[in-house]
Amino acid sequence: MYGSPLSSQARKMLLLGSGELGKEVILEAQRLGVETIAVDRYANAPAMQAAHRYHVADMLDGAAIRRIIEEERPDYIVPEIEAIATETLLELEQEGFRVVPTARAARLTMDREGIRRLAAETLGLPTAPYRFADSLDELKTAVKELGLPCVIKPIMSSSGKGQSICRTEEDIEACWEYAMEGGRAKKQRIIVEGFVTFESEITLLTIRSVSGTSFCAPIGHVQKDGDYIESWQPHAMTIEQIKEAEHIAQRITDELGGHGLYGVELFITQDGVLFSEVSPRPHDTGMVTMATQDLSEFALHVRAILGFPIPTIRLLSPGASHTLKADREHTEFNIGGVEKALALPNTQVRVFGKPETKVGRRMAVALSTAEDVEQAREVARQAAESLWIEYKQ
Ligand SMILES: Nc1ncnc2c1ncn2[C@@H]1O[C@H](COP(=O)(O)OP(=O)(O)OP(=O)(O)O)[C@@H](O)[C@H]1O
Ligand SMILES: NCC(=O)N[C@@H]1O[C@H](COP(=O)([O-])[O-])[C@@H](O)[C@H]1O
Ligand SMILES: [Mg+2]
Repeated sequence: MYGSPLSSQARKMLLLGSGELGKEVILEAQRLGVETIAVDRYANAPAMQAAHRYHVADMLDGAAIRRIIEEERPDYIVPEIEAIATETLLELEQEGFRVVPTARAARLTMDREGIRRLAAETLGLPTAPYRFADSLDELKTAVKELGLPCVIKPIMSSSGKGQSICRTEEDIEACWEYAMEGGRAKKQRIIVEGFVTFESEITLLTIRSVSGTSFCAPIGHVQKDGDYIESWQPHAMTIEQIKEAEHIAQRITDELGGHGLYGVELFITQDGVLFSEVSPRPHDTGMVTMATQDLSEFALHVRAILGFPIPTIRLLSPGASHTLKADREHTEFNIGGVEKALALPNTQVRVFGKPETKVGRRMAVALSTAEDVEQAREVARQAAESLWIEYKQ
């Protein structure tokens, strides 16, 4: 039971991170009459445009985050990005604030080392072989041990930032430099992973709520330079593969606990399913559920957070998503082609409303449903390719 937003009895949700995923979380929370507050490093971020109010702060500045939370006193603190002052979240949780799904889940998944060691070493889940390195020399040793090719990533980064594939010994130094530039924080540690030749990769959306653990149909996706380009649902898998995938997702999410939606990333290989990483929040590849499911991943996250039941999740149709990315840095631009995209059958577009473009920045997504996944992928691709960015001089 709770009052209307902006009243003294309101239920308040505060998002740490205010991108395209958070915008949808805010909209779903508002549908259930929740008061919403968005926080991010820059003004006019997508979720800020939909929230009741917003704050701008450096997300890695614990004192700044604490000041905002003490002022707002939200019922739920909902991390929306990886790189936040998670030490402060752990303290706030100790003091009685509710962190979604838990402060420990946010802490462990912010750092590739925390979650990888937990999954592979504590839980014994199958993963790619890996090493960590703090210097170029340590990286060279790691590459020798793992063999080539291998994948190099800053331990704190997302959407492929700072990630590269090292194919020859001559590449090692450039990969090191690239990782140093691409990480979210100034910490120099990196993870080196053996390159997995997977048949496909999926996100298994896994929800922990008062109704127990629920799984969505697997979402297949294609990534380029470590960032997602297209996704589709359902991804065709054998019963055995689904069982393995759900087993891994259940183990890792049981360990991380709390209530909320998780995106469990898995590689499907000839030798079985491997754990890759997990987001304790809605996943970019899961945007497809806005077209395919009766309850999107955002609606599911909000229901789980608020303690409401999730008796069923229905996949209404096969569908696909395809992204529009910017190719220049600019503050004055227009997004065109929406009318052409929307002329395609069973197609929707989400324009995120980000105030600036950057090279590779995701600006919009096309969502299509069709009789089967192949057709949906084709229509979503056409829709995304109809969209374009006009940069002012
Ligand atoms: N060890 C690996 N072998 C082969 N491909 C890999 C490996 N690690 C990552 N990739 C590829 O790079 C993509 C991005 O990697 P990862 O999910 O670890 O990065 P990320 O920056 O956390 O991305 P996001 O934030 O979008 O989830 C993977 O989805 C996969 O396509
Ligand atoms: N893979 C994670 C992911 O997709 N996260 C989404 O991207 C935003 C950051 O975008 P930006 O870098 O364009 O500001 C985040 O706030 C989140 O919505
Ligand atoms: Mg990933």
